[in-house]
Amino acid sequence: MREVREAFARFWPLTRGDRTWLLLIIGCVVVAALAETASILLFAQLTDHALKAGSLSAFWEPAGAWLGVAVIGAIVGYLGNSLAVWTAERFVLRLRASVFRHVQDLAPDFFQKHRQGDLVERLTGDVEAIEQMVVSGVVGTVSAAFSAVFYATAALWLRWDLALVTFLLAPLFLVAARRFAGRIKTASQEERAADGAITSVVEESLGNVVLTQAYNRRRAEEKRLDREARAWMRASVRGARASEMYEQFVEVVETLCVLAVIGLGAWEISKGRMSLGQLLAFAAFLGYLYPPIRNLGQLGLTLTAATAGAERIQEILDTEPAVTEPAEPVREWPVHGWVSFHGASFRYPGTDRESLHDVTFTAGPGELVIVTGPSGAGKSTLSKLLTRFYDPTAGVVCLDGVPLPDVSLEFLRENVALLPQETLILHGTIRENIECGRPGASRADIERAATDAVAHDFISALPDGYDTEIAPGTATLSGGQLQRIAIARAMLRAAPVLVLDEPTAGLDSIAARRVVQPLRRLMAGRTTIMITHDLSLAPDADRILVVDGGRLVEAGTHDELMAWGGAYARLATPELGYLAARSV
Ligand SMILES: Nc1ncnc2c1ncn2[C@@H]1O[C@H](COP(=O)(O)OP(=O)(O)OP(=O)(O)O)[C@@H](O)[C@H]1O
Repeated sequence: MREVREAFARFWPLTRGDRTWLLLIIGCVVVAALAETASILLFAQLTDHALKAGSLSAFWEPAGAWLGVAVIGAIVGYLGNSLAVWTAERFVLRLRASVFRHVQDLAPDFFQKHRQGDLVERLTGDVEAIEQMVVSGVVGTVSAAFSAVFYATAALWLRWDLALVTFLLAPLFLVAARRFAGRIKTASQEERAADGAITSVVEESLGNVVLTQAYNRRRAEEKRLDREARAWMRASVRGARASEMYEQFVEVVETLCVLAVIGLGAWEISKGRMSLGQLLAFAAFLGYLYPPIRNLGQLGLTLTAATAGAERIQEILDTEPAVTEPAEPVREWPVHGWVSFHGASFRYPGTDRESLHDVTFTAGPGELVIVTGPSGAGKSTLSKLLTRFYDPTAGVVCLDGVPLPDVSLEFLRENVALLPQETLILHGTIRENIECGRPGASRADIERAATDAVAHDFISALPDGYDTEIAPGTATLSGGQLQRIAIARAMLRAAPVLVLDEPTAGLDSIAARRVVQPLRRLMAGRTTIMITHDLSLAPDADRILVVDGGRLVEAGTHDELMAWGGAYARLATPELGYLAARSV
């Protein structure tokens, strides 16, 4: 119960704005319960007066009243239920948006640790489970509680002694619900995790279908899916079994209650203290009294199952973004493009090894600085500090001398454009893909950026031109063409600082040569930090930084570093490295 309370306290504030509606729904629910109670009493009246006396004239009045009450109950019930669904869906909308907003701010390592399928499940199934607890749970509990109280009062009024017998057995429902709650929660938790795992496997396998087919991995993938699907099946069967057991147990308890009432009624009739009509009315009444009590027990189970979802959402909400907005950001200024690292070190969260250690360098406006070094040296990490996906664990990174944590993230990312290693494509038209560099840019600006990126000709040759729909993993365009669209996007952004992470990686030498010209245009007049293994642009660079094992080991121009004959010279002329290795 503590978990339910905690989860409730956490998510209840999201109903702000809908509480008047909730009150209205509860009002409808109470009126509907009252109408039901009235109709039961009218049934008792009908059996006692019309049926027992066998008089048709005594039938009309209670029958008319019963119909009236039923119609009112139906209208109010319809209104209350429609409103409840609407409010519940609004809650889901709001909760999902708030979790999604939070997820979008999380650091890249969060997405490396969590499988996409699992996150999808959390944003869909788990969000809905919380709604079951917070909105439907409240409405359901209030409705069942009011119905139970009204029916119990009516029962006492009809025959207090029979009613007491009925009440004595009612706690059995709640005891049963408590006993089954633990099992249902565990099964529900496992089911949700398995659901996420299935989505992940399907997503990963479909995304990797070329590898699967080329390396005959179909069987292995099928086995992977089978393993997760079986886990899901086991959890789902276990959960269903526990619920079913509860249901059947409740049935037996109900039968016990009815028999006790009939037994006592038979005794009372034999003593002449009760009529058959009264007993029938009471027995019919039991049919009404037990569902709300049973629902209360069932609701307890639903709430417990929902806490499994709540815990999974809380885990996301409790993950702090790696960087936060400054409380008082520095006022925006026309950025010149000075970039400086001052003794910056960095360790990824959850690791104990530094990926960057004590890095210091400066790049001036308009300069091209190439960062190179062996694989895993820390080059991409450097770009993540500069675009502030992470803050250094020691030292500081500055833009125009202002420490990045003092600059608003939006302003920073407007002024430091990133062209990441993998070409990022949005689901949309080519025009929208370029436009996201500067939302609201004119058609002419978009086409100019595409022309500068040497992309205009191939885009115009497409049947739908700039309106061609593309998506991640699209086959419509080649890797080099997609890269040029990404360059056009960066051109449009016109940021004074540009961070290029392996801009020619994954392209063959012809495609790579094709992007060099647009890249040069893109870099003109901007401070460019280019991370690359491809040193064809190195002679043009103002400075080359060589990173190895997270440390800055060499810095200088191409000629200086070649003359120095160190790590850079070995990287630039691999045969030198080979000779050096042989001579050791
Ligand atoms: N999210 C992460 N969590 C933990 N360690 C990481 C993470 N990302 C990178 N690393 C580690 O940090 C080190 C530097 O990685 P980085 O990606 O910066 O290298 P790189 O020089 O860009 O390599 P490449 O040229 O192969 O892209 C590596 O040892 C890598 O394993």
